[in-house]
Amino acid sequence: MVDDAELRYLHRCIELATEALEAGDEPFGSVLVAADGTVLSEDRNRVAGGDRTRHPEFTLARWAAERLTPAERAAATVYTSGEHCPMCAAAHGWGGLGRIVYASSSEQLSGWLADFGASPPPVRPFRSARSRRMSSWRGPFPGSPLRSGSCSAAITGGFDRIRPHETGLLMHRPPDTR
Ligand SMILES: Nc1nc2[nH]cnc2c(=O)[nH]1
Repeated sequence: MVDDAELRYLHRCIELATEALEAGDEPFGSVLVAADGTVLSEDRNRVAGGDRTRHPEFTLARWAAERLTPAERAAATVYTSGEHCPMCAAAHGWGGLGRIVYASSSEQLSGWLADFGASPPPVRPFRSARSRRMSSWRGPFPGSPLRSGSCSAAITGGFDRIRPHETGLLMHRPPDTR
């Protein structure tokens, strides 16, 4: 089970996800934490401007690649409100980052999107997207911190408020290509 410190990082991820949602972006937030517990960097989803690769996990992988040594990256943990998508899992693996701890799984996300009538993501989540270099990953945590208490606002409540199929902000399919 997740300990108090980890829960604090996950709560921060949910705050960032809420901030993203309020700014018109998708409700995802992530925090990069060093081996000694220092928060190195954090970010939230920023796709509303049109660049759909602006996931926080991708940004953190780039941040780490530019600033940390290979050993620091391997010892670091990415806490995130939602399990990595395949794009971010690849960046995480190529960047040599260590653990991932996520609050909600891709499977949960798919269920919520279906519940809200949103399009599925353009790249299908698949568990094998996780790199061999990730030392471990944990989640989802039933009952905590999502789907219960104040934290649920970011994802379950967030999708409820934003109605993705009306705003068009969440999870587009790519345009048809011939
Ligand atoms: N984990 C995660 N999944 C997503 N699916 C769509 N956007 C995101 C994001 O920013 N993070």
